[in-house]
Amino acid sequence: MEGLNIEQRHGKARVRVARVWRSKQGRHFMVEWNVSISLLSDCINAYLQDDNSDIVATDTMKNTVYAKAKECSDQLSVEEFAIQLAKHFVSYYRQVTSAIVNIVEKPWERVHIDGQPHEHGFKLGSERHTTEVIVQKSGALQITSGVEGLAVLKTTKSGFEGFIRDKYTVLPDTRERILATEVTASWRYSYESIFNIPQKSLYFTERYLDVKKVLMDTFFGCPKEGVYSPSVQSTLYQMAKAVLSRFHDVSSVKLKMPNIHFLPLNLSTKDNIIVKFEDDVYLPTDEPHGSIEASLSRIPSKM
Ligand SMILES: O=c1[nH]c(=O)c2[nH]c(=O)[nH]c2[nH]1
Repeated sequence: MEGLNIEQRHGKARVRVARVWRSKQGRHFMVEWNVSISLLSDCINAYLQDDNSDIVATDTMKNTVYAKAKECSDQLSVEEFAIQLAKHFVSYYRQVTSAIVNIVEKPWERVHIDGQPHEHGFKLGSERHTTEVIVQKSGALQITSGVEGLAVLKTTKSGFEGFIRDKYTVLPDTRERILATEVTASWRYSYESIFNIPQKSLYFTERYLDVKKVLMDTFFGCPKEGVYSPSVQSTLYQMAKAVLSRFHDVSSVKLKMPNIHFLPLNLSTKDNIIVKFEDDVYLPTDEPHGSIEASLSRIPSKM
């Protein structure tokens, strides 16, 4: 039929792979990755003509994950692995113009027994390191890293006041509440070509840990005094701004910070107060929650 436009991509989602590296001294290092691949490729005849001769089978994509994991003889960051995979698809197949690789790393952490790091023992942590890498045939690169599931809470130094009051408003102004959220952050690096990424081993892993630390330091403030949060919005902005001012190879940051409510708990009967809230007993909730998100990027200089 005439007058139709088609945009298409195909890939394999949620390919799980684990890789172990063993040092000569007997220490083991391991990662577990959940890999999703999406290819932009010239295989239009599969859609229009029942001709699969230009299709990279998604089963082959899955096997490629295992083969590339095997090839990585040295430990590497999740970002580097994503770049290697994406590079393979755009360089190996004439048909593939662009490869998009998303990976979530499972937070296995080395255990400490009696204060000693264990050589080959790991336990599951909480927040997850994520990445999205897009590589074009030309070598053009987009690289975004992130963290998801970073649950943080502080029991004071948070309030919310001065908001719009109307006939439906019941929420009182407060300068004393629990602030809890589960941060999903992603930050885009300014590297725009596969030929100019940092060569330092585990560079992006180190960056991930540093960005996470800046996010948390800003959320909590210093250990003794903390820092007052007038709203989730303000704290989110401070966190994103701190990342951009600290890391010059980060060009934008996106933060999602649901406001997870801990409700003041009061219980009373007609003639008896059973529990009177005095900033002590709360009702923790999952839903509904506030949903607050923003992106912050540098305004390109006119020079
Ligand atoms: O930090 C907050 N931001 C809001 O937008 C909001 N809305 C609300 O009911 N409580 C809060 N808290």
